[in-house]
Amino acid sequence: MPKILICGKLVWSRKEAEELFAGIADIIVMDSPDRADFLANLKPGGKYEGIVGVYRHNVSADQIGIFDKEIIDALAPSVKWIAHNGAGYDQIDVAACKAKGIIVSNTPGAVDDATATTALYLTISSLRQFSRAERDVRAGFWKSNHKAGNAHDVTGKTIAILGLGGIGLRYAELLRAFPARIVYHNRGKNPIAPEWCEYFDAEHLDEMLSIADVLSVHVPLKKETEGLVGERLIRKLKRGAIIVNTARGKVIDEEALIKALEDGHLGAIGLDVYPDEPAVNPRLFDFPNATLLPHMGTETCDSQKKMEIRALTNLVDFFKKGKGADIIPEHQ
Ligand SMILES: O=CC(=O)O
Repeated sequence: MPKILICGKLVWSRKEAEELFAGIADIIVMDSPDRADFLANLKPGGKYEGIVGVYRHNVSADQIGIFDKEIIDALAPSVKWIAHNGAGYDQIDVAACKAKGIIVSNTPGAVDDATATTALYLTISSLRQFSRAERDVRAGFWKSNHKAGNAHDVTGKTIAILGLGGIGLRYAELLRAFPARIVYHNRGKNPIAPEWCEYFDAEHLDEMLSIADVLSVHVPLKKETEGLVGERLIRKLKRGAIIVNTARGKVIDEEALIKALEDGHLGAIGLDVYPDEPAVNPRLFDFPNATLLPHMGTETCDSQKKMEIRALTNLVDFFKKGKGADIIPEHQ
């Protein structure tokens, strides 16, 4: 029987995994304490010999590091599919996978609701200054640091979405309820976006930024998006605007962000992600108008179960049908 390797523990769907793979593949759990052990055991005669598919979660990086070229090159030719559990697959060298004929899938839809809700929370907290108020009340202050002039309703605001995929769309739907005006920029118009999501192409990006009260970042981290939200783009926002990021920390130039907070160009920020996680730049702690979360985008049992099952199903479909759903755009 072929083997699949679980890299990063299955927490919510162990029983489902056994059922899904019964009669299809044997499940092996990666238990290497470090990269050297992992690499050694990928070799013929090692305990991971014969694997055809890999389930991967970012937590496996704590033991063996990210799936960079070194790891991809060390995978045996029998490996054909890596089912990543997560929307963002920036910890996998997908070009190296392509060169070896390995297909990578991720778990788009499964993360949409929880991540969009996190962005909504950061948006509300940033506009209303709720996080600052909570920190104050715990420190024994009763509204003494609160200035209504710094707090704003969500209703009627213009929310700009950078990257309107599944998460961006769900965030747009949630905000629409207030209602808020929704504008977005994508490389191309999203064909399934409702007509109330106003599209701004690259030529009109600056115009979109100039009318935004909130800019929420939803683009994946790739070479082309690293530092995309930098000095130039931040300064196109109007004074007092808010930036929210639930995508990846490196999409924003952190120095430019901090400078814009220091000189008051930005009114507030809401961050769930950071360039060098789990480290958080301590300079961010100096800003009372910053709502900071420790990458909580999909930290719910409901979403995590959905994500595990979706990643495993992609792998099962590969065995059964030769192809799973959710193939990443680079491999389509
Ligand atoms: O950050 C979470 C994900 O990529 O799913």
